[in-house]
Amino acid sequence: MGDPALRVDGLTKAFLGQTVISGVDLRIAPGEVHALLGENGAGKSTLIKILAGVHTADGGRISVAGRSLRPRHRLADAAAAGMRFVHQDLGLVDDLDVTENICLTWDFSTRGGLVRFGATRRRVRAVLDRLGVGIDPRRRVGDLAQAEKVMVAVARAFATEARLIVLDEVTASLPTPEVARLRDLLRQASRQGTAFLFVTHRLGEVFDMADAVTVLRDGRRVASARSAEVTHDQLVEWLVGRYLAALPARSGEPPGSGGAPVLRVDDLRATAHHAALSFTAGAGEVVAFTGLVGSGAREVVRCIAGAQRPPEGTASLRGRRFPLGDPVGAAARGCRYVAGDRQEGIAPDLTVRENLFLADYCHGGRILRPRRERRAAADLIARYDVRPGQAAELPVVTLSGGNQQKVAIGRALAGSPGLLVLDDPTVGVDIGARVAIHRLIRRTADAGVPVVLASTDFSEVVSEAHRAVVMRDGRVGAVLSGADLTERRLVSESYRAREVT
Ligand SMILES: Nc1ncnc2c1ncn2[C@@H]1O[C@H](COP(=O)(O)OP(=O)(O)OP(=O)(O)O)[C@@H](O)[C@H]1O
Repeated sequence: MGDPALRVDGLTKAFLGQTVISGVDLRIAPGEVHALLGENGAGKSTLIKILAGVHTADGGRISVAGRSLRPRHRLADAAAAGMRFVHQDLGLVDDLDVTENICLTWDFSTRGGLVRFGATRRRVRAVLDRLGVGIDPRRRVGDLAQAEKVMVAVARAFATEARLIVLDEVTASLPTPEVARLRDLLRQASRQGTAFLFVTHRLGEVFDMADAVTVLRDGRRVASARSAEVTHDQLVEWLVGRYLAALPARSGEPPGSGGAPVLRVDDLRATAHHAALSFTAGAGEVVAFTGLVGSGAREVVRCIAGAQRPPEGTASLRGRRFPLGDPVGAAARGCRYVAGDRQEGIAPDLTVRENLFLADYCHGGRILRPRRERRAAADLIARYDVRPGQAAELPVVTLSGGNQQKVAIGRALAGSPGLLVLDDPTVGVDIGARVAIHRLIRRTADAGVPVVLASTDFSEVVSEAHRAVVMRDGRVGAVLSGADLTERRLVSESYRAREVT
């Protein structure tokens, strides 16, 4: 067998004396799709940043296709060796078309110093065809669905003779069917010898997409295995170091079923492109809006929380008018919101404690003395398993992404909400925190609070919602509940739009 696409031996890294990567080994064969798993803060991003030359390792060796990288290598060295990186933000320019985006990192065809657009587009089309990606190279990237953008970013990396493409949580907010399209693309590219290392928190993707998996815990490699030879429970045990019980299935009916609706939304048009929709939520009922990326589900919940202003619509909460598109008015009526975009949900330079108590509702209307605030912050940090455990006085920006999300959730669920609105609350959080967050949502609902959820994670919708509204192109495509609320139905209802339109 030839050299591995990537070989890492004894990699070590500390920040401010704290070891975050400790003697990590990794092998990825040419054409292998390898998943990298780990709880929030386990060291996945740090490992990737070391590969990319953003951070310098304190020790260890890295070689790509048999070629050793020099110690203290830079991004240019990583690129010259054949490594490409696709980060969660994808690094695409919305205003440019697919060809221009791909050619930003790949040479345009030129003659006499002039760009030959026709020839360039043909080369780009040939790359897309090799990958089985049916996207017109003339389309503006800003008009593509999220899954298509991910594909363009992967095609761009692939176009430049990549030996290893590293995908850092690019599937985090892709719904199940769109992940399947990405999986087909990776298979196509891997057949041509390109290897992939991808970071995910969704264990299903290990079995669906990966040939092999490596699990990190507290900066150490716990195990590497072929995906076909591990079970879901084994992965969970490697991840958290113990058996983690899944939450029991929800009982079918919300606690207040049969009673009058608590939240009532009438004729809401979330954007000019949305059709008007009306819905109600009863006491303790969890209503989930879902669909493919771009279906318009997110916008509906954002209007309710006041994160965006709808052109039309009215609402009431417990019989009193509830303002739509008004964050201050919504909060005054007891609405608590967890934003899908982490940057919206936290103040990066403030400490974890300051973030937890940013809004006065967390104090329950009381003034908290500094000592009590510190104690309350320590309680919330423990309850949400925010790591490191002594994080209260650290700027939130120094926490790993998933731990920042736990802080945002902790703030929303502190106090006693009258309405809970969540936009993809578990994106980027590890399975332990996911179970903790679901337990808290259930507890909030069980106390009679209506919950409106937008989620791209179909398994979350099935396990946590009483009713799911599947959106397609800004309109309600289907409403599912009870025995009809299954992942299979969510997939087929989400896709039906594509077949019809
Ligand atoms: N620049 C930095 N300075 C100090 N500490 C850091 C820095 N970058 C990361 N860390 C710490 O290193 C540890 C590993 O973080 P890392 O971002 O690699 O985790 P992760 O596995 O990618 O987590 P997540 O799933 O939440 O993205 C965390 O404890 C984090 O706080």
